[in-house]
Amino acid sequence: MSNVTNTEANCVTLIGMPGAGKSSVGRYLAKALKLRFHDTDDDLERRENATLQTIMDTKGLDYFRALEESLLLDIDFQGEVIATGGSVIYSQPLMTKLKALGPLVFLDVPLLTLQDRVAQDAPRGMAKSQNTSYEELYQQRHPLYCAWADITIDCGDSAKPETIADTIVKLLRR
Ligand SMILES: Nc1ncnc2c1ncn2[C@@H]1O[C@H](COP(=O)(O)OP(=O)(O)O)[C@@H](O)[C@H]1O
Ligand SMILES: O=C(O)C1=C[C@@H](OP(=O)(O)O)[C@@H](O)[C@H](O)C1
Ligand SMILES: [Mg+2]
Repeated sequence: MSNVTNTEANCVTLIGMPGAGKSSVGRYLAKALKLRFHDTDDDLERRENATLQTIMDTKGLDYFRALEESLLLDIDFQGEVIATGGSVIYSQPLMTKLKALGPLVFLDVPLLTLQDRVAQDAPRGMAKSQNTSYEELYQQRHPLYCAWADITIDCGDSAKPETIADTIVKLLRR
């Protein structure tokens, strides 16, 4: 996989809003790049032996964010496609680490599509307070994802996850 990540860690990291397709696209991307697939939400659930929603409901938002940061800062990622949880974007140390592992790929999905997906998938854990809407979360985070991304994928044409993965492979091989 030469010329793809240009880092010793040989990783590609997907970032974006909850519902953007990081976990779905990541599986196809890993297969295409012959890398392992790593969903960081699994690390959190394994560590707490609880679902993300339960962690947030019982221990709160600050606990969840601190856990996500400390746990992921401790992992030695190598040769992996990393599907992050959308809230990693709040941690400067974590984003700095992920960026050093290889390209950060932002899956940029229109707000309306995202809202449809998260409504269908409900209940979906999100690192936000009860009185923050999904739209407010999107407005708050979108500029952060744009600022950190090495590559932004416009996922507005209702492409399937495997098609989006193919697009990413082509861009990485350029
Ligand atoms: N490109 C896509 N087109 C249509 N539905 C998608 C696409 N990507 C993901 N989905 C659906 O949207 C939901 C959220 O996808 P997921 O991969 O869990 O997103 P994330 O990990 O970014 O939160 C799932 O129900 C998934 O099947
Ligand atoms: O963006 C968020 O606030 C979150 C996204 C979730 O992962 P996905 O982005 O894979 O849905 C999960 O990490 C957690 O529930 C918080
Ligand atoms: Mg996910």
